[in-house]
Amino acid sequence: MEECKPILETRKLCINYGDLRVVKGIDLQIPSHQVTAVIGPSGCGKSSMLRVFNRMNDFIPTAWVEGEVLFHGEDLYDKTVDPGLIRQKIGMVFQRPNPFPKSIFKNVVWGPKINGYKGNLNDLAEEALRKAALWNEVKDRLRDSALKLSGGQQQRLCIARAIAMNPEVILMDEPCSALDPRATARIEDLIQELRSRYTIVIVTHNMQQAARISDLTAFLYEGDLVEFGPTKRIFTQPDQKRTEDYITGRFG
Ligand SMILES: Nc1ncnc2c1ncn2[C@@H]1O[C@H](COP(=O)(O)OP(=O)(O)OP(=O)(O)O)[C@@H](O)[C@H]1O
Repeated sequence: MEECKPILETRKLCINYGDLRVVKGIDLQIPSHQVTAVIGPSGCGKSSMLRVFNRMNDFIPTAWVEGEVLFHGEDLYDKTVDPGLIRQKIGMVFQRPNPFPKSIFKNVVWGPKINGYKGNLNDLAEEALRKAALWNEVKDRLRDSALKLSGGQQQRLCIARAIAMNPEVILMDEPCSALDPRATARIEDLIQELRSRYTIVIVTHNMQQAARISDLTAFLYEGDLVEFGPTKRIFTQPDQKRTEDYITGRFG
């Protein structure tokens, strides 16, 4: 059955920085149109794993990958794959909002424009900003600098920027860690709205957040995938003692 196929999959994935192996043979299947949270103590390899999904590790000279990473069943690391194209289909939002020092409008349309987008840029900007739940707050000041926005608004702008590329997957690396509780709640609401259109993989340190917003949770520990399954089960009846110890705050 087509729908059951994972959109992203790792097979015996190892991630190394030089001689240091930080992800140690992970098999993971990420279904489409769900929110998958990746949790685990600091340094367990969450961000490294997230970055392999859109070839961001390519920018780290010492990083190298073994095993397979598949997107719709195709090897993301095949020599014929264009990493730029992959990053359009698999967008990323980072810990700290990182808008360009340009107008709100230019932030949203810049990527599509340099990629030869032929449609109407005004319509594209409005649609992406609406989907990112930012339109009402910025519609009268699209030419203002993005840097004038609050941190939470900047993060939603970064989400709009990713959405404007028409991605299938949005990777989020602790997207709320620099935000206050109110801005965090808005991003969490937004993630709920986006899940019907996109596949979302989110790294978070905040276990309440993982429990609130995700359908599936992967628990990583020292580079191993300890447990992966429906969030409800992971947080109420984990199979593994290490998972239970982590989610009950006994370590990490
Ligand atoms: N560019 C790099 N060069 C060398 N080692 C790195 C690099 N990036 C990460 N590491 C190491 O890889 C391991 C995993 O790091 P990673 O950032 O993936 O973990 P994490 O679980 O996301 O941590 P955190 O929650 O603190 O962000 C750590 O030991 C880290 O020091």
